[in-house]
Amino acid sequence: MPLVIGLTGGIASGKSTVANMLRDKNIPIVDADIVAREVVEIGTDTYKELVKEFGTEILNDDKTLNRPKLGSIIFQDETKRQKLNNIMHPSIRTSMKEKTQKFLEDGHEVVVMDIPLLFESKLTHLVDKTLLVYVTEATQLKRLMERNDLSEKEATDRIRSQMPLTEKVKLSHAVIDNNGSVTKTEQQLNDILTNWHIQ
Ligand SMILES: CC(C)(COP(=O)(O)OP(=O)(O)OC[C@H]1O[C@@H](n2cnc3c(N)ncnc32)[C@H](O)[C@@H]1O)[C@@H](O)C(=O)NCCC(=O)NCCS
Ligand SMILES: Nc1ncnc2c1ncn2[C@@H]1O[C@H](COP(=O)(O)OP(=O)(O)OP(=O)(O)O)[C@@H](O)[C@H]1O
Repeated sequence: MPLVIGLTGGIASGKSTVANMLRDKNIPIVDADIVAREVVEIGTDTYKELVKEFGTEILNDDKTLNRPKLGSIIFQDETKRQKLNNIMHPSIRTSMKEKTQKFLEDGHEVVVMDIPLLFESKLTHLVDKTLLVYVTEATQLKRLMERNDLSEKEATDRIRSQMPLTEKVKLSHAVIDNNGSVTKTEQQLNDILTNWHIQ
C-alpha cells in the first residue's frame, strides 16, 4: 500500500532539514514552499490576482514578485494574510495533489508532502500519516532571526501567524524534537520510519 506522509512544523522548525534527510533515502518530496513560488511566476493567473489585490508595489523592477516586501505586508496584518491565502492556496493545493499523484503513478511506495500549514489549512485528508518537526518557541525564534536576518518583532509576527507547535504536537502521528543536534534529529527520523515499516 502506498503511503503519503504529511511533513509539517512551524516556520524555521526544521522541515527542510528533515525533508533533505528523506530525499537522501530516495523518497520524493512535494514541497509547498517551492510550489508556492511556481504558482506566482510572472503571467500566471495567481500572479495577476496578487497584483490586482496588493498593487505593483509588491513587484521588483523586473516584474517578479518582491517576496520580502509581500512578506512584510502580510505577516503583520491578519486580514491581508487571509486575502493572500485565498488567492494562492487553491492553486498550490491543486499543483501539490497533481505532483503527489504523479509520483505514486510512477511507482513510488512513499511520497512526502512538506506542508507548513497542514493543520491550519485543514489538509490532513491529503495524507495518511502526519510527521511534525517540533522546536520550542525560543529555538524557533533564534533560528528564524538568524536565518532570515529578521528583528525579534518580525520573527515573532511570523511565528504568531501559525498554530502554536505545542498544539500541532497533539494532532500529529509522530513528532521529531529538533531542539538538539541534526544527528539526534536524524536518529529520531530513522526510528519513526522503522516504526512505520518504511526502512
Ligand atoms: C509571503 C511570501 C511571499 C514570503 O516569501 P519568503 O520567501 O520570505 O518565505 P517562504 O516562501 O520561504 O516561506 C517561509 C515560511 O513562512 C511561512 N508562511 C508562508 N506563508 C504563510 C502564510 N500565508 N501563513 C503563515 N505562514 C506562512 C511558512 O512556514 C513557510 O515555510 C511567501 O511565504 C508566500 O508566498 N506565502 C503564501 C503561500 C503560503 O501560504 N505558503 C505556505 C505554504 S502553503
Ligand atoms: N538541529 C538543528 N540544529 C541547529 N540548526 C538547525 C537544526 N535544524 C535546523 N537548523 C537551522 O534552522 C533553520 C531552519 O531550518 P529549516 O530551514 O530546515 O526549517 P523549515 O522548517 O524548513 O523552515 P521554513 O518553513 O521557514 O522554510 C535553518 O537555518 C537550519 O539550518
